[in-house]
Amino acid sequence: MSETDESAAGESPPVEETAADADGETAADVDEGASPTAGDRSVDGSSPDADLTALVEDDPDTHAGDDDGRYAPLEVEGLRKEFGGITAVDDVSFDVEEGTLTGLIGPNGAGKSTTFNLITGMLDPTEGTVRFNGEDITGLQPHEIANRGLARTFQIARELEEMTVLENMMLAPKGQIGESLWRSIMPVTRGSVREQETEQLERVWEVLDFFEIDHLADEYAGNLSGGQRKLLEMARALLTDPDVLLLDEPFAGVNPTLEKRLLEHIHELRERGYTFLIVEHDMDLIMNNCERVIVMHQGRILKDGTPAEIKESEEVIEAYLGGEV
Ligand SMILES: Nc1ncnc2c1ncn2[C@@H]1O[C@H](COP(=O)(O)OP(=O)(O)OP(=O)(O)O)[C@@H](O)[C@H]1O
Repeated sequence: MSETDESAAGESPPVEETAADADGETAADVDEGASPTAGDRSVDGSSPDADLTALVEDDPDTHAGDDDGRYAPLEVEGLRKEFGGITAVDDVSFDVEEGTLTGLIGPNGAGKSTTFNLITGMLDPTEGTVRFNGEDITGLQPHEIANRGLARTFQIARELEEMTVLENMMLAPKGQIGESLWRSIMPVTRGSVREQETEQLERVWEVLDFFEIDHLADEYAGNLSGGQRKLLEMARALLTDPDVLLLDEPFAGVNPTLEKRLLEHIHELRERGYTFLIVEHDMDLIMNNCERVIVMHQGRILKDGTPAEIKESEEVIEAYLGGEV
């Protein structure tokens, strides 16, 4: 999948990523107290982790915590996509089991992006179905799919670069403030708009805290480094409190320090019951972090198995050696 967002990182230099950044200390800290909304942050004194955990545990519709790991919220069957005379995706079937990290890899042109776009509603399949939590979601609009709890990361659009991190979070697209979030934070009461905004702000701070980018709240998104952008993209996606998160090259352009942090966050969310499907070029990252790997080649699934099985597969080695790795 081609990566274009990093080129749009803006003229201003990214906020420096240093060891200090991991401790939450950057130039952006200086301005933290100046945020008119920073004071609204404290809610009930509970930690963001506790709040995120509560979201996981309180919503019976999400992250049900099937210990056997056999429930598959996402099922793809017989997907096919033709562009004119080109078959980009051909008879692709797989499922993604709850609470797992599944990697989707393959050489250039294998059909990963197209599959990703078919699942998230950005493209309509020529044939085949996508089911989510038992419902046929084939052909639904992207926001309808997001609202059902199947979220994807979006690259920070150019116009959003001129807004702060906090504004980016508050202005997450409608489809990204999913119904599941509203269900979980306002199950029955219909509070005033102000109350809803307060609830949203609380949730935004929880998620920013979780990703350790709360100290960047007042920083312009355009000033963020590649890794910080990826954290913001994930934070925006998590606002929906999704069941399943589809990550599109989450490690592209990310330095090793933030890559490690990003991985820790993903693993922590996975342990809490969130499910991930990750499209990624970096084979080692996928092999070392996913329990299941799907390898695509020339539009088809070449191999679907554990990292150990993938590593031993002659056909996978052949496909990669023949490709541009
Ligand atoms: N809109 C399109 N029109 C025509 N052909 C397309 C279109 N999108 C993708 N393709 C073709 O479909 C095939 C699969 O492309 P796709 O981008 O899904 O692969 P990929 O595995 O994501 O590749 P990469 O890792 O290089 O981005 C390629 O041959 C590509 O040229």
